[in-house]
Amino acid sequence: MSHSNRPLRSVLYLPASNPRALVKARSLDVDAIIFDLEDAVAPDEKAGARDTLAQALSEGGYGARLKIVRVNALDTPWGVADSKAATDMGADAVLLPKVDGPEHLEALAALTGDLPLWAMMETPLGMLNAAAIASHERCAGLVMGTNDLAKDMGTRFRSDRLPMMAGLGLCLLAAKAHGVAIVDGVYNAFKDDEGLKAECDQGRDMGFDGKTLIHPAQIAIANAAFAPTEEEVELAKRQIDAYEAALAEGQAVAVVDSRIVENLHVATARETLAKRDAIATLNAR
Ligand SMILES: CC(C)(COP(=O)(O)OP(=O)(O)OC[C@H]1O[C@@H](n2cnc3c(N)ncnc32)[C@H](O)[C@@H]1OP(=O)(O)O)[C@@H](O)C(=O)NCCC(=O)NCCSC(=O)C[C@H](O)C(=O)O
Ligand SMILES: [Mg+2]
Repeated sequence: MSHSNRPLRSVLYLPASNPRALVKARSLDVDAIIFDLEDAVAPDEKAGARDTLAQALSEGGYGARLKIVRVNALDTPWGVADSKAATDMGADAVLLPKVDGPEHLEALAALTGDLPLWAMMETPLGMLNAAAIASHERCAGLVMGTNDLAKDMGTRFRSDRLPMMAGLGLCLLAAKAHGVAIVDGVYNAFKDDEGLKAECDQGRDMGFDGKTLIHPAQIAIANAAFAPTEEEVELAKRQIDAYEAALAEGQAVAVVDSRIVENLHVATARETLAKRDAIATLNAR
């Protein structure tokens, strides 16, 4: 499954220094795992976490889940060693934190062979340079870092995320313009299912591919929120059928449920069915 069509509904951060979590993740219903060497790992544990992670990945067992390694920034004592090690771990991608511009990805690219690169979007400069970052030839995905962004912007956390909207929007536009994946930031209150669901629904409405998560209890809510609903699938099928019938009669517009259906709506309907199929394929592995 290529980066362009694989499901990314649930993307779980996993502290690479936590052996129990490394085992647990092999049985979790997540689409992707971010094995974290950065903020979830204490400075004294950084080198050991790198070795623990290499061992866990060499043992395998993570199935079809996308395996992303988040390294430390390259201007830290650990970033270069993390990045070189990540290329030998059998990871699917490397994620660089605090990317301010494409030059940060360029520096990472020099250390990571052919591995696809993902960028943490979590600084004010990163927001302003989002299009240039997403256009980097090795960039495969963007991950919103809303905790760091809130810190740098001095914003308060609000349930409507109004202070975040400019940054979220710029990054979404950049990802869509350059055809790379984009996943939303974490919801810190991992026991608040209602709040998580509301934020997942908001992220889905905005066009994110999925949500980053910090705890297994958050997975089912994200998987449901970012998958097409039965109603969406059923409507997509009816739109396609109606449009094809209209075309056969020499018309370019069909009507379904008192709404017009044109070729662009049919393209969205086909994407809905393709996403449903991709999720089914992933679940079958
Ligand atoms: C938040 C936690 C510290 C809670 O951990 P814990 O107390 O162990 O939770 P539980 O006892 O409820 O755990 C139940 C079982 O699930 C496993 N577990 C817990 N978390 C994970 C996980 N993330 N991945 C895999 N497995 C996990 C436990 O080991 C238990 O297993 P078992 O006993 O075998 O049943 C903890 O959840 C945690 O550390 N979460 C991750 C925190 C993290 O990664 N933070 C950094 C990323 S967030 C960020 O930086 C975003 C961005 O950069 C930004 O700026 O916004
Ligand atoms: Mg961060």
